[in-house]
Amino acid sequence: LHIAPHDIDKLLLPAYDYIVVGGGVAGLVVAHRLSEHPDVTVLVLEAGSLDSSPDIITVPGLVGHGIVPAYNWNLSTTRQEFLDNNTRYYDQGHVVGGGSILNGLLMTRGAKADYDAWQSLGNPGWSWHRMLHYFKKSERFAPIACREHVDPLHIHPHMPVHGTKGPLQVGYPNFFYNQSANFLQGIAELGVPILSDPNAGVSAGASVAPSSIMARNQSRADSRRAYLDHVLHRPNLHLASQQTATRVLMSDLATGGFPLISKRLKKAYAVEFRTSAESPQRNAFCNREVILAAGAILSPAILQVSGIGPASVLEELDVPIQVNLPGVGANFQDHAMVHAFYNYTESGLFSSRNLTGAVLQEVEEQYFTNRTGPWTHPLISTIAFPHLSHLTSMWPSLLSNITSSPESYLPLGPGRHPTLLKGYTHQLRQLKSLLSDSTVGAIEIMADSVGTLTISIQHPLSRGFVHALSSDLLANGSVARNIHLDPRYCSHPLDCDLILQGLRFNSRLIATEAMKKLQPRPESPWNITDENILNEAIRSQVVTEYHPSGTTSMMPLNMGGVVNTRLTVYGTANLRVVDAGIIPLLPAAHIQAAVYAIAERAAAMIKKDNPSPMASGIPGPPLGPGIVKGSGQ
Ligand SMILES: Cc1cc2nc3c(=O)[nH]c(=O)nc-3n(C[C@H](O)[C@H](O)[C@H](O)COP(=O)(O)OP(=O)(O)OC[C@H]3O[C@@H](n4cnc5c(N)ncnc54)[C@H](O)[C@@H]3O)c2cc1C
Repeated sequence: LHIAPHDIDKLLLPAYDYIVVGGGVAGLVVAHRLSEHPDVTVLVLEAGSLDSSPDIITVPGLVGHGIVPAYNWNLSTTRQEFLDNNTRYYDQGHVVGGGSILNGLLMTRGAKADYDAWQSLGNPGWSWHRMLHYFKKSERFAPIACREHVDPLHIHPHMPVHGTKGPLQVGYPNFFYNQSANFLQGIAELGVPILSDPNAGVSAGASVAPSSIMARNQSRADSRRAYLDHVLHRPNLHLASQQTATRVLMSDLATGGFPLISKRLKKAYAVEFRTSAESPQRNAFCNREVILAAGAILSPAILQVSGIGPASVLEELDVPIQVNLPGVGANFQDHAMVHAFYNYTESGLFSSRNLTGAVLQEVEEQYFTNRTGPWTHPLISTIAFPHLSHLTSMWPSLLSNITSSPESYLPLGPGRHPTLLKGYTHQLRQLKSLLSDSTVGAIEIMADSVGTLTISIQHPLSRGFVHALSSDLLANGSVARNIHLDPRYCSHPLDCDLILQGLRFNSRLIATEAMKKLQPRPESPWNITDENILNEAIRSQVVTEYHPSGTTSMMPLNMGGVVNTRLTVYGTANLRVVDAGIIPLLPAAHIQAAVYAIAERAAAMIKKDNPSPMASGIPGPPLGPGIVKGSGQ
């Protein structure tokens, strides 16, 4: 059942078994799976609306043509002091389906070693082997339909690692630009292997990656269409859209009459929400669990305003401390990215630049009539994840010092809590081992059809943070105003050094026989070899690859973790986080595949931990003073 804002008082139940905060990638997976049991009631609170299926969302060829403002949180970062001291826009999905409605459709998993590193960070059972089951569970993989591309583009998926029965369709476009083959051949000339399947456990190499597109109609596959639309008729699944959760209400378990669980644990019994800054506040009550899936930026902010976070941050917010948890909002990681442009000038070349006027009309018609042609192709499908050794023969020296003085790279204040330092120290050891591993990519190069070779680092050493700025996330009319987001890009200098190595690799790449045929003409400053100029250019042009993570990390408590291996927030009995924030260390990949898999696994755990469906309506603990009763009561 979809509950629009005007129906909220009429349709909201007195209580739900599960309340999922955020209907993005992770939230919709979990809501779908939990509501499979008809006796269990599930409410999803989503701040955004249902999209109206505009072409700009559904047509792969329109990826990169802009984002509907209403579907964007319109966040930005603080001034980036280790770059050029300017802020950066930070697009995030504010819409049912979250990031999967805006994203670039790339489906990559990273290397086996990336996930085995999660296990090594104190998370037994979270290895590649265990993740593989959930990668497959989420996926309905379709091999490429246009056989003529198979051999030239080396598209030979290893079917045993793919799922064919999951909800999310994953496949290939019906059209490729010829430049993809030049890129793969050029990369091979430089000794980087071509991977027939980038999702089989080895990421170091180049490939045509699959996309989250529906093979049959060649349109975007997202979490709404994969996990929600066809189950929204379930009477036990309620989606309340345009409702922003502003707080999770917590009580002491002991007062809730649950004597079997430790007294010290906190129990989430309701979620406070409202439609807009001006509208009345309501509570949704929960019998079993509150599941945060608001993404790696907003889930930690919700925890903080609910009293779970670093004590000094909560004091600043004037929020009573429920659980002093230093890791909430810390350990922020992202793939820092630079778009470098090498303009392909070969006169007969067909690229997305040709899609104007009559050609565009023809392409549109071709797409809507036959689901073929350039509009089936997303902005990017051809990518490479070179290993460090492909970038420089001096690579061991780049890594020689990365585990020394970890404290100097963490943010001052609560970000240097001893547990966070311990966690970061362990992470640096893992990062050194990952960057040395020949199966793991150090950077990514994304090739479009016109000559952009975008570089991003894949194993960032820099750590940023997210803090709420007001105890009311809707204060001053907009959540974006109440979020302090500091990625601290290149606060560890190796991150920008690796981007520089990537740019040098690009210069060699465009000089290969295969790439020379495209007649690349690098635009300034990418044609300049002077290191100082390039370093300055990097620092002015680093942007996000939209992979925020780590802010509610799954790690041991004494290593700055926020959730345990069952994704339950430390110090609480029934509050989980299931989104990209739990990723303790970014894989060398675009991360939606990992988020779908994490959420599938989270749902399986929640079901297992709550074996017998409880009748809805069992009251939670007594309401505390000053708490507004939900209008649907
Ligand atoms: C522009 C862009 C391009 C990307 N490209 C790719 C790509 O090509 N390949 C890839 O693998 N990944 C890509 N990603 C990343 C990928 O989409 C994300 O990693 C993924 O969406 C994260 O899932 P999530 O569930 O953690 O968060 P989200 O999908 O962001 O979901 C969070 C949801 O919670 C809602 N929410 C937040 N706060 C509240 C609140 N207080 N109350 C109620 N609801 C709330 C949000 O509106 C949102 O719907 C891209 C992301 C973006 C933004």
